[in-house]
Amino acid sequence: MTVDNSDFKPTSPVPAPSVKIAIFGVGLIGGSLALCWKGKPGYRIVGHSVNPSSVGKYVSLGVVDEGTTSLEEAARDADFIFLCVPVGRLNDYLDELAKLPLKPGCIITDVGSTKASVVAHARGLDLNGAVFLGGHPMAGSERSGVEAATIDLFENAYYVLTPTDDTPLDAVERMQELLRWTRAKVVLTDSVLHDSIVGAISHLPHLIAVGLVNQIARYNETNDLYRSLAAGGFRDITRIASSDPIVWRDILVNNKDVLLTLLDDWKAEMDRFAELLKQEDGEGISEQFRLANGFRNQLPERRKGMIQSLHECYVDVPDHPGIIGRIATELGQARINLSNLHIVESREDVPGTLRLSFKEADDLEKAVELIRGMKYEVYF
Ligand SMILES: NC(=O)C1=CN([C@@H]2O[C@H](COP(=O)(O)OP(=O)(O)OC[C@H]3O[C@@H](n4cnc5c(N)ncnc54)[C@H](O)[C@@H]3O)[C@@H](O)[C@H]2O)C=CC1
Ligand SMILES: O=C(O)C(=O)Cc1ccc(O)cc1
Repeated sequence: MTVDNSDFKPTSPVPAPSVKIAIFGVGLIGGSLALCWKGKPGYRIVGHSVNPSSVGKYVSLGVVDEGTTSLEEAARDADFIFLCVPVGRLNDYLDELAKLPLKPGCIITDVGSTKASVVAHARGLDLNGAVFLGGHPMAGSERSGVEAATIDLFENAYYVLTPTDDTPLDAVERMQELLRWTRAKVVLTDSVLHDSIVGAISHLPHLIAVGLVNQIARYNETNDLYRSLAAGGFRDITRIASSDPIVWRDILVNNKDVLLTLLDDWKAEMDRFAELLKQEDGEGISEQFRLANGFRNQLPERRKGMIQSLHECYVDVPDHPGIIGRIATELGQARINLSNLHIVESREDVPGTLRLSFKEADDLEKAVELIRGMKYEVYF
């Protein structure tokens, strides 16, 4: 079942006052979720981290209303608890929450990239009147940390919920209602099926990307031209190899059984290619490309844009004439589409700061690399 929230226009009447949402782990995903509710009337967002300096950062960045290092304080009276920590920590958090007096009807959910183990673990716990409902937003990026959080991360993406036979329907409905603010499309499925499918379309590609980059990195030790000549295709297929090592360690280990089968199939796929090459079977190779093209062209395109998304960075530049023109020209020559350039501060003898805005995340990424190559400091 899929619920399309892409045309959701949040208007009054506002929800009942002060729905408390506690977010454990305000990183890329936890922070992006927090931003969807932050400042909306009737919602109070509390961020939890074990690290006091992280808590301060969540608040000063304006991602949450309040922060705490106390699990108990964060969970107390919460209507929704979002566990947004690496998959390997989810069960520990559930165990800790099960020891607390939670608000009756509180919905505990997670955003982990694997679902079967956390759903099974929650089923075996007495959550004192709270309900667990597994979740997984199918959107993200290779970036991590609260600094990478954006309000539109989930717009038009799928958001998987994995209720079991025990999950009260009312809890699923309340969660769907809350998730409308993310503008994601909610889809309900079984947790084990989720792990098989997401293993194939997300976890296997991450493994392959990392393996490919490391293979080429080894060749590069003999000749730096490998790195120099690596062009767009290599970048496209390996972007996700830059993902967070701890987050992905946990995902891959957790979905080990599914991945081992997928890797066997992948090796067989590569063996078939090797055979086509040995036979110099050009028609067979072309056919593989035709087949791949056909399926890839059917992939759904995610349209953002209900909320105009801007990807921005800041550049410190010495305050001398011509510098702005030079940066703009270099971006243009590299075919990077700059949608806005704003001088934030420029005084004599004080470095000026430029704010560069891009409609596409990819353009921002390329611009950052180019400008850092020009030896200017870039930050977000
Ligand atoms: N990165 C992505 O694109 C997506 C990730 N996810 C899932 O979301 C969850 C969070 O991932 P991200 O937000 O990408 O990671 P992140 O690294 O941006 O954020 C993780 C958060 O958990 C905290 N954390 C890290 N290790 C911890 C530990 N040992 N104990 C307690 N807190 C810890 C960090 O301080 C941070 O606040 C993971 O379970 C991941 O599988 C789901 C969808 C997409
Ligand atoms: O960056 C990408 O393209 C991703 O694949 C993002 C992603 C990463 C992990 C998930 O569990 C879901 C989505």
